[in-house]
Amino acid sequence: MEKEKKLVKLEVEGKIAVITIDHPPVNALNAQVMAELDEALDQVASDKEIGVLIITGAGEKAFVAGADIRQFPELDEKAGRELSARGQAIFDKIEELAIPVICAINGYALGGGCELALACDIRVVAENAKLGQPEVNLAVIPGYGGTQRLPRLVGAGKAKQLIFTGDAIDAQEAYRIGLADELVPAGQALEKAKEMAKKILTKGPVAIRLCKEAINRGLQMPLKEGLALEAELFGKACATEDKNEGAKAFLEKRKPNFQGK
Ligand SMILES: C/C=C/C(=O)SCCNC(=O)CCNC(=O)[C@H](O)C(C)(C)COP(=O)(O)OP(=O)(O)OC[C@H]1O[C@@H](n2cnc3c(N)ncnc32)[C@H](O)[C@@H]1OP(=O)(O)O
Repeated sequence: MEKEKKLVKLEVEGKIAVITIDHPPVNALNAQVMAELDEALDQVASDKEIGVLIITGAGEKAFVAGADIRQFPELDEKAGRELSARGQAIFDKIEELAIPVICAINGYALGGGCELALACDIRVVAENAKLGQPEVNLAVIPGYGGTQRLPRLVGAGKAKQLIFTGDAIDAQEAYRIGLADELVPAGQALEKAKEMAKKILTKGPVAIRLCKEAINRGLQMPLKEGLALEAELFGKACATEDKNEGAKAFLEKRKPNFQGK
């Protein structure tokens, strides 16, 4: 029997892992894509050499244009609930990865595609891209975290406007409201994401992981608790040999050589 074509590619270039969703024509998230994405995330999580993950879509038309609508007719309430929970669990893995995850949005990021981007830490968006949560056009709701992560990122009002109208906004508007963190010319999202990844990899690796932990966990806490968490993690950073190397390198006016410990 012919081997099933892989729809999700994982490539590791040094300390940078790149996951590419390649499911023509619009990289829709069907069951195979989600299973392969899940597997790729587990591989990245278990490879301690990887310092940054980039997620992107193949081709210039779409990053990910959403869940595969062709699978919708078979969804009853139980199957719909299970599909949503499964997708949420996979996207949670992205948010809970210890390392930074940069999303290189090369085209349409709609529905589940926008939700995939929301689970990442940083969104680099090409100027031709369009983003949105158009689920209400199909009389469903965002089911892979959009109703939870979008309001936390852009505010409840703008999130409600996007979700209620189903509007796809252009990259400039996404940047204006904080849904896009970097705006780049068409075709340059992956290149910019790699450039950003390389810069992050020159910093203290333990400190980068502690910063992501402090921000992500802190967002779930009242300010006072978040500040206490920050102090605890600052202490952890001070316990590393890299902290001494960082100070020494600065005072000796040379680049630090961090060892990740
Ligand atoms: C829990 C998560 C839920 C969700 O994510 S719900 C789904 C949310 N996403 C959407 O609603 C987006 C639906 N797609 C579109 O709005 C449009 O498409 C685009 C804006 C992405 C592109 O429009 P254009 O350039 O006119 O192309 P085209 O002819 O509409 O699509 C090209 C081919 O791609 C298929 N396709 C597009 N989106 C999906 C999808 N999300 N699931 C499955 N197939 C999709 C079409 O049907 C068509 O296919 P053919 O050429 O065979 O007619």
